[in-house]
Amino acid sequence: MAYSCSLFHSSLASKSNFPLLHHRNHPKFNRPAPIVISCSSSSTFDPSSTTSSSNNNTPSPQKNRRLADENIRDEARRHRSTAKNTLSAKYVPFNAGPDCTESYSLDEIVYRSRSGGLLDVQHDMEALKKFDGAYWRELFDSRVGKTTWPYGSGVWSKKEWVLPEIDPDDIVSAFEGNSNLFWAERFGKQFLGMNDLWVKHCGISHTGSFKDLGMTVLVSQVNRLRKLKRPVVGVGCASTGDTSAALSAYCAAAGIPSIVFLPANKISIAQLVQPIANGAFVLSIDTDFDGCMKLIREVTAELPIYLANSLNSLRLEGQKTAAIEILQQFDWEVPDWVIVPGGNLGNIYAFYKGFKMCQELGLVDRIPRLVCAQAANANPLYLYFKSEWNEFKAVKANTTFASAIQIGDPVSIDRAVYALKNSNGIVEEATEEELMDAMAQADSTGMFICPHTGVALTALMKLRKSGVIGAGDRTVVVSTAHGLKFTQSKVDYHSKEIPDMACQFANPPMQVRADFGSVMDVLMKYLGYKAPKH
Ligand SMILES: Cc1ncc(COP(=O)(O)O)c(C=O)c1O
Ligand SMILES: N[C@@H](CCOP(=O)(O)O)C(=O)O
Repeated sequence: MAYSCSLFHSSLASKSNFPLLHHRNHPKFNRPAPIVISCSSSSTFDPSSTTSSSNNNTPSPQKNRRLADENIRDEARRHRSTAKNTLSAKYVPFNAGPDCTESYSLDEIVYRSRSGGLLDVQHDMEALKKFDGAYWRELFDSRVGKTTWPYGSGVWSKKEWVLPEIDPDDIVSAFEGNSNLFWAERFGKQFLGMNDLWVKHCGISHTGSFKDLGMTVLVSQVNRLRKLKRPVVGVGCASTGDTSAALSAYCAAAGIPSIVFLPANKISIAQLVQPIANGAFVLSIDTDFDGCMKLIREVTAELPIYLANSLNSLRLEGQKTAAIEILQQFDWEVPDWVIVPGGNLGNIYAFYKGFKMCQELGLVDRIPRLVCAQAANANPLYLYFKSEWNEFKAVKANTTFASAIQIGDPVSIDRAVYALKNSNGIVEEATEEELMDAMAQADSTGMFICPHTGVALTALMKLRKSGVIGAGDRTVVVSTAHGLKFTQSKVDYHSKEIPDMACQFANPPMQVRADFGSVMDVLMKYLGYKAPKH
């Protein structure tokens, strides 16, 4: 299907130093009148299609169509720009001052700064600022829902802000992202008196959690490193079940060995079977997540196994695109609140970074207030917040139904504190009963959420009750995993088999004998229906 679109004359491209040469109606540039040619929808605004389109202005509806014997990677290769890419990114120490000169190429294998602190991926913001907010909004919007490699992915549709220098050929993607933003109409109205409540379903994804967003970036970079003959024999992580699922799926897709360290008997069966099925080398270790994390850090320091946990700041570059996507889905209007469940605490910073980049680059004029929600059984950030950021203490994380956030010593604590302080943020917590009730309530209104999303919903309920979040505030709750990964917790709840929990919203199945009379009896009782007297 071809349609007409306007492209600027190629002379603009040759005169400018800009890496993205196709843009229309861009107020920042004074340039020759656009020439109108026909192009396939998939090549609109595709920076890598510059060469083929701008070299030949002959109107031809078929020109940019994929050839019959071409796949989408071949097509992307054919459209690749020969223009010099002027965008770049590098590792820098996290939150370093302006005088800091320490930095590393993304092609180096490095997870920590010289002083042992966290790293961050720093983009060349001056180069990005050569394009205004309207340009970026239009570019990102033009790519949604297409199959153009790699921009059809919600992550890679923002490639210039993620890994600007990677060759599309090296990208390993499942066209992740672009997850639905669900208007929680009934839940909002019935339980909170809200009418502008939204749930960002990051868990409706390739491996069932938001981890896919970060893993496509990390595994793509590993793919590149291996092609550059860097010593990477495999990729490893410690996991509470979602990181390991994403890692093993993306590695399997790329033919890269993956190794996962799992705390024995602490993750769901659905999560456990994912890396097994994807051919990962799975170590079930008799410790908790924090113990696994310590081990993988030690092992990756000794062996050429690339570390895939969010200690590795590459992951957060992918995860931040969920924030950009939320703005995009609201037509670039900024919500008042975004609530994110927190464990190892990379994601809350990723959201902050996504929102902040949109503000700094002029796509929006403010950022939302962030709330990080923790399970009371694994709440080191909550305790730190309650101490008014006085003293951070790692805790021994206790068992929680929100098992993916059973983490007592989060590696990204500094990133989380930074995100919260700079977004006027709040930390809340949820007890086991609160999070399970919230999950059941949400499910009863048509969702099927994971217990971690129950933690986030509990935070919302508490902040609504205290009046911090207003009835009319536009609020987004981030749902981080698919409910189908955590069915055992729902079975336990609805069977009322949880000690010391009332399970007040349980909806257990009714056992009934296989005869018409018995079925009619229970139905009439359920419906409150009395048979008319004759
Ligand atoms: C389902 C789910 N929700 C929330 C989180 C918390 O994310 P983060 O570790 O980035 O805080 C995790 C992992 O930790 C997770 O797997
Ligand atoms: N919930 C995570 C815990 C590890 O987090 P990461 O983001 O640092 O990889 C998991 O699923 O393993």
